[in-house]
Amino acid sequence: MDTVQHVFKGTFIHSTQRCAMEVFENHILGTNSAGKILFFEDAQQQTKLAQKWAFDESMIEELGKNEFFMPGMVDTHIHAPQYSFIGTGMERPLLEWLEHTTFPIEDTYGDLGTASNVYNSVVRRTLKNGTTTACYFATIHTDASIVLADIASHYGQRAFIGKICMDSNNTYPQYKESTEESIKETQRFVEALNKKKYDRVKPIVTPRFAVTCSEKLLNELGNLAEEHQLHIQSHISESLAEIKEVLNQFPNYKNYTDVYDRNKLLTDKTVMAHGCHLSNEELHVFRERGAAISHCPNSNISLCSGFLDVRNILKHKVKLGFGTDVAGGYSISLLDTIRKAVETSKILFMEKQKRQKETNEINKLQKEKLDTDKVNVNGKDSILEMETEYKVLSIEEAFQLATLGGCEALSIDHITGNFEVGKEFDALLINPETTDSPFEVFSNIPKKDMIQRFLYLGDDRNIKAVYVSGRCVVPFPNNS
Ligand SMILES: Nc1nc2[nH]cnc2c(=O)[nH]1
Ligand SMILES: [Zn+2]
Repeated sequence: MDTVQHVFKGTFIHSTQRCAMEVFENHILGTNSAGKILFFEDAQQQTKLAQKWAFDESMIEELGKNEFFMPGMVDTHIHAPQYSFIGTGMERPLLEWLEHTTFPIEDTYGDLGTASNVYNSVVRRTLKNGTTTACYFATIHTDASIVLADIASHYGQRAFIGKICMDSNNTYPQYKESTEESIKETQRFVEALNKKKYDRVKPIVTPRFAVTCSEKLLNELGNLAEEHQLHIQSHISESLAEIKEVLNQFPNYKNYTDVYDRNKLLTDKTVMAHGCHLSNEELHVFRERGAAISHCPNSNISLCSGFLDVRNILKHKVKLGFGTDVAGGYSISLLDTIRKAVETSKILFMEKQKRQKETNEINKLQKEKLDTDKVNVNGKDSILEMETEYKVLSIEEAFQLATLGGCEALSIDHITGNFEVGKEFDALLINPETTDSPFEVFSNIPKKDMIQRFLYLGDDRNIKAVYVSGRCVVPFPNNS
């Protein structure tokens, strides 16, 4: 029989596919030595559960009155080396920002000391802020990318690590590899990580984006991913200037999505960052392939790239997670991403409302004109089509996307993402009343309001503990 490792009692919140946020008060959850959830039931069942699973009731860890557990958050897109310049240099649009800020710094990561220092900081900082799973871009340097994998594993973070592939760089030519080198080094990287047999750290095939990759490289990487059943990540349709560049570079392809798709890089294990300017036709292809989009609203605004219409992505039933996109995004916290995603959706809502009002007015004038002129020939053609009703992304939906949605995007939702029995316990213990909390909890506040307040106003001071696969990884052990 499974040995019980932890038993927690108190309030739990999580999402399912059908429900954006469920709140369970006075519940009891037990994990086993493999970090999996053994039971999750009403606390009235406590004695029965203690007998069934042979644990002593004195081992139950009881949460404080306003404390609660939520699932760990998932960053589906983050650049580990860019953490060294986070919060600076965002005055330029994407392609110039890459040339002047990003490439020169990433180019220094051949030095393992630099890599080790920054990668230690980014893994610790993300974990402390509740990122239990991170999907990282490293740099083109294989050994430094292996260091990132070692560090993530050391701290117990669930992670995908991508050694970047790029065999073309017109703007900063010293930072690139040859095609052969890129493929050979990716193979070496994948083999090295597989040999380490980490429990929760995996390699991910990472062509940087079509702008810095030849067709041959994309093709070989697609073959490699297929052969070894690997995850894939890249960028797509982030800015209009980038799309123009891709269409110029790949004239024989229908659109940006087609460039990845015809090179086998769009699979049910693919996550593409941004996608702000994807057409509905391209979204259909995403849906058919089971590929996901990582929504990075902070970066989209910071680099003036565009607004992703989340509602349209959800309408097309494309898998969707959240990404901080550090350091295009200036915050490593997914709480910030939650807020920016809701705000972006509200901006789009206001724009659509304005358009709707103007359309209404034009249609009214047009109708009056048709009536007075008594012109009926093709009169209907002059009436503008109204926007369909737009629903703003709710804070509950944003919570769902930051947790379960991220796991779906990375195709690990069968492993973790909520508190269903059998899944691994990746969770955050939230204390809204910590001594230096950035917000107040007045008496008898309803649980749902308190959770919302944490999502809008909370920060790492409220994250009392972080668990990955049942193991407490924050606070950090004394010797790490
Ligand atoms: N935001 C962002 N977009 C990219 N497109 C290609 N590389 C990058 C990058 O490092 N950051
Ligand atoms: Zn990115």
